[in-house]
Amino acid sequence: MAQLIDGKQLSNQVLQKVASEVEYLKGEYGVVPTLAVVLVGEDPASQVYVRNKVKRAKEAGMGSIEYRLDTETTQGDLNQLVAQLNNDPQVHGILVQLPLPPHLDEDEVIASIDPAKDVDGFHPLNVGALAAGQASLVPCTPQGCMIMLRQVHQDLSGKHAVVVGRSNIVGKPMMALLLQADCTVTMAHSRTRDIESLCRNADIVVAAAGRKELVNADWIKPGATVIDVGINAIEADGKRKLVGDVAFAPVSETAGAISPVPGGVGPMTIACLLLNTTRAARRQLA
Ligand SMILES: NC(=O)C1=CN([C@@H]2O[C@H](COP(=O)(O)OP(=O)(O)OC[C@H]3O[C@@H](n4cnc5c(N)ncnc54)[C@H](OP(=O)(O)O)[C@@H]3O)[C@@H](O)[C@H]2O)C=CC1
Ligand SMILES: Nc1nc(=O)c2c([nH]1)NC[C@@H]1CN(c3ccc(C(=O)N[C@@H](CCC(=O)O)C(=O)O)cc3)C=[N+]21
Repeated sequence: MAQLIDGKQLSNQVLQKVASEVEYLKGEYGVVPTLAVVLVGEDPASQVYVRNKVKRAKEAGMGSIEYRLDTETTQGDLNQLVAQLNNDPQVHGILVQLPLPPHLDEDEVIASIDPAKDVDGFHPLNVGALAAGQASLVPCTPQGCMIMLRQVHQDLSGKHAVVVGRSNIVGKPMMALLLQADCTVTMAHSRTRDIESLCRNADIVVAAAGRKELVNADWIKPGATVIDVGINAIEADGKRKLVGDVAFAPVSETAGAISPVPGGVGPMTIACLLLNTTRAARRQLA
């Protein structure tokens, strides 16, 4: 049976580090690191994430401000709110929950966030810095995945990693971080041919396709490490339940290590978001 990579437990370790950094910034500078989260519309999944973020921020002694705008919000109103948060010295991190309703331009909103407050690491300046190996604010989900991988592998050098999914928020920054850790990286996506045999050659598989239980046991080399980023809501016995992009039960009999859903990448993402917020706050001192 595979080793379980416990994201819940590991995220608590990261959050302890965050809490002590918060203590330091309060004691030494009188600064309370503060995250502003902007949610447009009623997407129920997004509301769960926002709630988790705000809860963990409070536990770490941080400030958090929630802005819930209704679905009809205009681009002008949203831009104005971001501009106000950019100019507010009490706000150190800004997160605009994605996806936005279709009438709003995501790229425009992301580009309008002050790069120093861009705790998602999605601003073009931060994306470029990451690609050049000079990142200061690294996207939270891939950052969390790297911490999980380091639990299993002291040395990632030379490992063959396959990333399934090429989104700007997960797949592409994941590739950049693995490359920086001296992995050999293969990017797979919906047009990739024979994805199974690519994965079967990998020492590490990161599944971020948003397709429930896409990755099965015959995709995985015995002993390989599997990180499951997927969050898919399904109905089972009349109840809502979360499953990942990996068929957990069969794959955990082949893999050497595997992260579960829930309790895997999700809690790590939140912990890294708060870590980024303290980093941003520290850099905004004076
Ligand atoms: N745990 C966490 O903290 C987070 C979890 N997530 C979850 O991770 C998943 C991915 O999110 P995100 O990156 O935003 O998703 P996107 O929908 O933006 O991207 C999905 C990617 O997967 C590829 N893909 C889709 N189907 C297949 C397939 N059958 N075979 C191979 N590749 C495929 C797509 O290819 P193509 O480009 O060709 O269309 C695309 O590149 C979702 O389930 C999301 O909910 C996301 C963020 C954070
Ligand atoms: N600008 C932006 N940044 C994001 O980082 C971002 C986003 N938009 N939009 C949506 C996705 C998704 N995402 C998750 C974060 C935490 C959990 C999480 O905490 N999951 C828990 C369980 C949650 C539950 O039980 O519902 C777990 O997997 O154990 C999940 C998903 C961040 N995203």
